[in-house]
Amino acid sequence: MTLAARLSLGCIADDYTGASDLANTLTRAGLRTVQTIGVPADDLALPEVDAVVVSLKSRSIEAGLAVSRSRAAEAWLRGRGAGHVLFKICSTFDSTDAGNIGPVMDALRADSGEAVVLVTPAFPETGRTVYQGNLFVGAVPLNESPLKDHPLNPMRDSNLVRVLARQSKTQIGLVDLATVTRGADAVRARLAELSGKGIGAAVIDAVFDRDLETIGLVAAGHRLSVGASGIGLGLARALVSTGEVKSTTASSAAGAPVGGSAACLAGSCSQATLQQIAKAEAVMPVLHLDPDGIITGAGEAQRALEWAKPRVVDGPVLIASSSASDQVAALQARHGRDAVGLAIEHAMADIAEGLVQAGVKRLVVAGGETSGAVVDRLKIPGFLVGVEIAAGVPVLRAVGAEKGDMLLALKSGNFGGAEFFTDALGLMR
Ligand SMILES: Nc1ncnc2c1ncn2[C@@H]1O[C@H](COP(=O)(O)OP(=O)(O)OP(=O)(O)O)[C@@H](O)[C@H]1O
Ligand SMILES: O=C(O)[C@@H](O)C(=O)CO
Repeated sequence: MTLAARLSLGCIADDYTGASDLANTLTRAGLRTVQTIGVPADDLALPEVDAVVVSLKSRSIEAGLAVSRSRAAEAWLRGRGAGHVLFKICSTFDSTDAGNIGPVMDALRADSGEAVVLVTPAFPETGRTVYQGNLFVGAVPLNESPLKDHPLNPMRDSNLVRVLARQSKTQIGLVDLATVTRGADAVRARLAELSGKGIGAAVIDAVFDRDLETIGLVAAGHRLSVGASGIGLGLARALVSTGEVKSTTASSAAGAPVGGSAACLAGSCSQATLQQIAKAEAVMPVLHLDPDGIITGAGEAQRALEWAKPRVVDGPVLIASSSASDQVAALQARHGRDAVGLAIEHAMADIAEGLVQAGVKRLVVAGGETSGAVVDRLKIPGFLVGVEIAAGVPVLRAVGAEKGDMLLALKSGNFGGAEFFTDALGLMR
């Protein structure tokens, strides 16, 4: 692997769509960025880069495993000279009280010797803002947003100081918007004050990109931060403005067409994805899987492939497991939350594998866990970032994949406009 003399920024993302969202943001801000799936093998050929985003599938797994995988990624990134590591979490802070943001942050903090860690999931471009430590999704607090019914990580408390305090061993402080507005020195002074009180992490408010630029300038002087693409934007702009990184125009990594057939898979049950599926019905054949059938092992994946194979020859198709929140809850009550999630992810991976064997080379996947299951099954080791389809979702070109050249789009559940599937396919040639 070829890297810049010293990696300027190392990132660990807790899911694959989140990783491509961050890689997209860093690329657009001028950093040469690559997304790897897990810690890359030494023989993976990659271009020279300023930033590496190591994608993990650690958001909804047991906390101890999330910690050990994140620490291995951190060791790899530090070994390549990364002075700053960003732990990329979801902009809707997806994690239950037994969740992994706190434990991973604590472990990385101990490894990096960081006194106080800046934490913010703000990503104003997608409507995620933080005020007085409360996360807003568009106009409503997190606990009133559709995230309250997330299949794996229902979010019922919008106060992130409280949420993180329930997960972390350190005390959690707040850097409020008034302080951020006063600039980088005011933020540094507040952090020194918190650190003097033995507080090890601080949720920091951000409403506009300019707040994230201030935060980025401060964070760049630290070893570790935790947040979503917004703090990535701030860090990238700080690295460019201080001359640490020479800005590069976003590459056309998705450049040469790959041809082949195209398909979309949706495992996300977010309202955005449900609306996108409904829109897709008008323009491509859509198959709705029977989630109960998947769990009871009734050959749903095989049935889906038999349906899809003759159709993909003529044009893109969409296969979706997604259901509305009341049906998700009913299914989980019958079979258990984890069993349902895993069985459907497994079926989606089976379908993706079958589709690729049938000649699909352009694949759009909706949902972070779903994308993780699919990309793992296809054994794709990394991605170069191409054009942006929607905020937080780029076209990705697989590198080092056994199946050869492929384009993918990994859509975070809540991202993209109503026509997302057609928008994506229009840019994936
Ligand atoms: N009909 C369904 N009923 C219950 N669970 C489902 C159903 N369809 C999919 N799932 C499961 O719900 C989970 C959806 O998570 P996923 O991360 O893929 O989407 P998301 O949370 O909307 O996206 P993101 O994490 O990017 O925000 C997966 O574990 C998936 O297997
Ligand atoms: O930050 C986000 O919202 C996304 O990148 C994501 O992580 C969803 O899985």
